[in-house]
Amino acid sequence: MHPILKDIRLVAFDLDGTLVDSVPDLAAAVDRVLGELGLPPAGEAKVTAWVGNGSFTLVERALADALGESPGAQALDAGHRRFLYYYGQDPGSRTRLYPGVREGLDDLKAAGLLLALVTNKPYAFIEPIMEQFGLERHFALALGGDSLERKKPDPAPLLHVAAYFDVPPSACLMVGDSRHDIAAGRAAGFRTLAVPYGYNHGEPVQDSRPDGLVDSLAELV
Ligand SMILES: O=C(O)COP(=O)(O)O
Ligand SMILES: [Mg+2]
Repeated sequence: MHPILKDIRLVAFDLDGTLVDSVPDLAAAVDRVLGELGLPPAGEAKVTAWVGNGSFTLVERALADALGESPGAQALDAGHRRFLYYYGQDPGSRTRLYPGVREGLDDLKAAGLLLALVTNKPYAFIEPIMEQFGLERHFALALGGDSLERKKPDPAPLLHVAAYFDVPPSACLMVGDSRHDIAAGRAAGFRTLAVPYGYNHGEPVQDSRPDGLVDSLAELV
């Protein structure tokens, strides 16, 4: 067992940038929205820096970048709806599990730990993506960015998961790729573990001072 797991009973995972490299499909949907508006595509590099605060903020950042000014409320709302439509049509064909994810999840589950998913991605996309990798059964509970009033970096979804399973936050670990995961975990009283290979607005996630860092989830057990 990795030392960060000592006395831990529940592990909450971020999804985008932690379990799956989902930017190719996110960028494809963003670029279809932009194309429909006659705007140039953003491409994967920009989208990588914009992921992390949920789909609405992703579309807001994409429209602001393409227009050179913040989009009006109506244009933003319409753009977001179109994004949900396009992403929903194809949320996973270019999405890949990161190396070590399957081994890490299998081992943690076999070790008897409770596993949960806490992502800022809209809830509707969690199941199709996890099913495509046969991982939907690994998680006892999944929350999306639209499941509760507040999302990461707010601690609310993490506190919800801990309370749901009646596990004290001090016996919970948050694993993520971005400062929002580390901030939410810390605010919830969880231990925090970062992976350096995901999306963190172009900055090293180590700057958020997680309690631990692993290059691959296979290092956990
Ligand atoms: O959809 C996003 O913006 C990020 O999702 P995540 O919380 O799984 O990284
Ligand atoms: Mg993430």
